[in-house]
Amino acid sequence: MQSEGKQIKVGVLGATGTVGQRFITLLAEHPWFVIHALGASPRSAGKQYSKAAAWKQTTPIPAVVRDMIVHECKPEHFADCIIVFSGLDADVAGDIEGAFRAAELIIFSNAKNYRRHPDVPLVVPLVNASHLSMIPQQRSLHCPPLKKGFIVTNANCSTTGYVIPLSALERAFGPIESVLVTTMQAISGAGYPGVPSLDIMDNVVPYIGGEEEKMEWETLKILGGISQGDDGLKAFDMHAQYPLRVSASCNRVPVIDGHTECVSVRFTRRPPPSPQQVREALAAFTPMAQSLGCPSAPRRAIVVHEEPDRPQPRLDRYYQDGAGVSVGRVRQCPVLDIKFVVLANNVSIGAATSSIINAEIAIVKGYIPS
Ligand SMILES: NC(=O)C1=CN([C@@H]2O[C@H](COP(=O)(O)OP(=O)(O)OC[C@H]3O[C@@H](n4cnc5c(N)ncnc54)[C@H](OP(=O)(O)O)[C@@H]3O)[C@@H](O)[C@H]2O)C=CC1
Ligand SMILES: N[C@@H](CC(=O)OP(=O)(O)O)C(=O)O
Repeated sequence: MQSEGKQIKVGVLGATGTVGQRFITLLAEHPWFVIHALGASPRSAGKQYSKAAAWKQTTPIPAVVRDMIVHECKPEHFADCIIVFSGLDADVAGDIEGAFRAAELIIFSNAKNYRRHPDVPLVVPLVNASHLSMIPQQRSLHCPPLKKGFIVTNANCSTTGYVIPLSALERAFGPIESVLVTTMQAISGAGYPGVPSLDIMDNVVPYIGGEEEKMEWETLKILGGISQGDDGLKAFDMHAQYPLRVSASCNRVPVIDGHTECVSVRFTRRPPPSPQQVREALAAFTPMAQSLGCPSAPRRAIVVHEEPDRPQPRLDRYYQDGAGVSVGRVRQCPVLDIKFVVLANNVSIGAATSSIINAEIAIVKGYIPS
């Protein structure tokens, strides 16, 4: 489809929010997609996009959306869209995305609501794009069965950042047995207007509601495989064959964009790899999205820094336009095996960029009818 130069009409739900704005910035320049419809809350509906959105991006509002009228998030306003990207608040995403799927629309969502669903792929596009193979089962088990509609979610932004290097390490050295991860999460992760300035300036808040639990179970779904039961049905195996224990500690820090995470891992296989072997495996990591020629995939998924004081959010959050992750301080861990620091742009690869690459992969793999 894309090779014929035809543009695919897409919609954005939650278009006025932090993730929605990143979607718009990326989609306005996209070689395959053209923005056709925008949705947000009833507060924004009926307004021109430029009046409805408190625009916080460093580039101007793209001309293509400036005067577009924002709709309520009802399927009829998006009926002509081949794909709908969602940056909806989780309080409303469950019902709205479910209604869109029932109306045979294709949803790529950032919200947490469907991530645990047994037929919904939870896809970090640089890690487990193969989980898109659950789409036909999701359609067939829907009541009534669907011909076209489905939901694919991407992960929590902190989960996304660290499963990319974990996946590279499992590919090179076999299963990981345990992981300790401590996050330093940017304030943009909480959306707009987000954390009050009096709570976060000159401060660190050692609690982000629900975040640690999400990191601990999402990791298992993403790094696990898909198994097939005697009844012919597929199920995500939650890394069951090689049990993986994860402990996460999540903190909010006064950084605008970019989640930094300190990670320690223990491998199942003994002896474990050396720090130099780990550096080489991370730098060599080539995700499927790259080999498929997806236009939003990073040219290199992971950059490995040798400098002792990298990565840093201010310097590294736009690596590969926010689509890749930066790793540094790879060293021996005296308790587990190896420890390192990873930095990921929470709004890009942690949110909008992941959804867009997921859609690109689904197109190339034939899950989206042309
Ligand atoms: N920020 C991040 O780094 C990440 C966010 N996410 C997830 O992505 C989603 C969006 O997050 P974020 O952009 O930060 O949040 P924001 O709060 O910045 O934006 C929320 C969006 O939802 C819309 N909305 C709110 N209420 C309704 C409603 N009743 N009906 C329809 N639309 C509504 C808002 O519209 P309006 O402006 O009209 O109120 C706005 O467009 C969330 O589910 C979040 O958990 C996931 C990964 C990372
Ligand atoms: N909670 C994350 C962002 C987010 O919205 O995550 P989730 O989509 O898993 O609720 C943060 O604050 O940085």
